[in-house]
Amino acid sequence: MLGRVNHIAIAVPDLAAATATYRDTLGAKVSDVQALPEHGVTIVFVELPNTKVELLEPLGENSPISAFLEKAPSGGIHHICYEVDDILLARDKLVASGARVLGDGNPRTGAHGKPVLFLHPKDFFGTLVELEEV
Ligand SMILES: CC[C@H](C(=O)O)C(=O)SCCNC(=O)CCNC(=O)[C@H](O)C(C)(C)COP(=O)(O)OP(=O)(O)OC[C@H]1O[C@@H](n2cnc3c(N)ncnc32)[C@H](O)[C@@H]1OP(=O)(O)O
Ligand SMILES: [Co+2]
Repeated sequence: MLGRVNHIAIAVPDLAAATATYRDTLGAKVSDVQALPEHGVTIVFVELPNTKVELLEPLGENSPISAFLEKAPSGGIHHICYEVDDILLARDKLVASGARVLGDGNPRTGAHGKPVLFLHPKDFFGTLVELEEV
């Protein structure tokens, strides 16, 4: 079912500072800032030769990453995103096996304009999983 790792996401308290660290200290190529109010986050992608790192900062009062940052105020790895060919097929197999799809269970449009879903971290060894159809 799983394809490539599309990105690894890190929740950060200060997106500008994290972007500067990746760009200036680590010498990485970084994207423009993208506000995603429908997802409650502002993001920057760090573009690496083999994958991407998604830097996430809370946006708005009901951000899904606020509680995470309260527990880890200096930031931390928040989720891993795997590519799938058919997100509805993947979802239906996962639901049949007992995994919990977050939200209303329907894919939403993610940062790359592609359908995404999130799977409960308690069902995947303490790691929040994002699936992105490619
Ligand atoms: C889609 C746009 C963009 C893209 O790439 O295209 C993004 O990636 S946006 C990313 C932000 N969006 C999301 O994260 C959406 C899915 N997330 C959620 O629905 C919530 O964040 C959820 C349900 C994972 C956690 O909700 P909440 O913070 O309210 O915490 P809970 O008390 O419900 O947590 C239950 C339990 O899970 C542990 N937890 C929470 N978040 C994580 C995490 N990221 N990784 C590992 N574990 C996590 C939390 O500590 C609780 O554990 P407990 O033992 O009960 O304390
Ligand atoms: Co993501």
